[in-house]
This record gives sequence, structure tokens and C-alpha cells, in this order.
Amino acid sequence: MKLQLALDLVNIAEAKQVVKEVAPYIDIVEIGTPVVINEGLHAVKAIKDEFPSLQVLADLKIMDAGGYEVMKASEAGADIITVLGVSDDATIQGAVVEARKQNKKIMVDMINVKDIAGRAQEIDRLGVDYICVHSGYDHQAAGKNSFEDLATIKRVVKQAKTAIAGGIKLETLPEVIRAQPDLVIVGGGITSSEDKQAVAAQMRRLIKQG
Ligand SMILES: O=C([C@H](O)CO)[C@H](O)[C@H](O)COP(=O)(O)O
Repeated sequence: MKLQLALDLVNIAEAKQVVKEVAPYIDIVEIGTPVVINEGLHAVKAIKDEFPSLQVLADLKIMDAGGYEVMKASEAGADIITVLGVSDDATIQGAVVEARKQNKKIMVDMINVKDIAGRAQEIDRLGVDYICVHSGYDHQAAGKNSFEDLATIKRVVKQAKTAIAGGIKLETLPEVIRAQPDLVIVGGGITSSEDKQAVAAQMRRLIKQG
């Protein structure tokens, strides 16, 4: 099981500082959607250049023009790029084709997908690398999480790796680990804590224990 740090509410300099603190405990750094909006794909390049041994995920949440946007994120150095599960199959297929050309991976974010089981099966057949259940900030504010959805995709997805994101904290991580996703994505659970390094280290320990 891998651990991904999501960076959402930082600029490039702050992002570098956080990654420096927690780098030994994480596998993937996510350049979050708000960072891409504020800083552009330069943020992806800056982090990849400074931390070449970490995988970098560009959370573009692509909704259209999958091939083109994956190409641009790949040029910036992204290893994994996100596409929305609610987008058209053609968008996801375009993203997958381009990712294969560039030797990159596609993660489909299932945020706002109503029929998780049905859509996850369709998306799995499109050859994506990860399917991620996700309670975004607005869903978290309404008290939702994606634990049930994780169990659903674990049941129906045959080929892609499974991931979960949205409000995961040190206290809720054991419940997530019990469901055995391939990847756990944590943003505020690390970045909002006073001692980010200690929290990331403890998360890594819990994941290692399984
Ligand atoms: O994708 C995200 C969100 O939509 C804002 O862009 C976050 O990266 C994701 O939810 C993980 O962050 P936390 O919920 O703070 O763990």
C-alpha cells in the first residue's frame, strides 16, 4: 500500500518545504487542483526537479481533451495524471492512449459519480491504472467519506489499482488500511498538523504494519 501526500493550499515554495519534511515517508506527491490553478504546471515541474525519486501526480481532474491535457502534464514531468470518472469514455480513452505513449499513469477520480459500482466496472475496462474514490472538500463539509465506496470498488474492480482520498486523518487511517486499497491519499491530515513529519512517519508505520 502506497501513501500519497496531497498538496492543495500551498504555493510552490511552501510545497517544497512540506515535501522536504515528509519525503522519507511518502511515495507520491500530489500537486493538487488548487495549486495547478494558482501556479500552473510549473508546480509539477518544480517538485519533480527537486524530488526526482518521488512520483508526482498532477491532479488536473481532466473532464475533456484527455489526450492533450495528459500530454501537457507529462511534458511538465507528471508521473500520474487524474481524469474525472464522470467524463465521457472518449476522454478517459484519450488520456489512457496518451499516457501509454508517454509511459505515464492515469488515475480516475470518482468524485460525484452516482453509480460507483457500475461506472467503476466500465472505467476498469478502459485500461486505467488507478480508480480512486474521493469525498472532495464540499462532500467532507457535509460529513461524507468514501469508506463504503472503497469497499465497493475493491469488490468490482478487476484490473486497476484502487485508491481513496478525502479527509483521511491519523485516527481514520486504520479503518482505511483494513479495507486494503493500493493507495491512500492524505492532504490536510498531514499538512494541517503541527508536526507534519511525525504524522507522516506514523502513517507510514501504520501502513507498513498493514
Ligand atoms: O483532490 C482534493 C480536493 O478535491 C481538493 O483539490 C484533495 O487533494 C483530496 O481531497 C485530498 O485532500 P484531503 O481531503 O485534505 O485529505
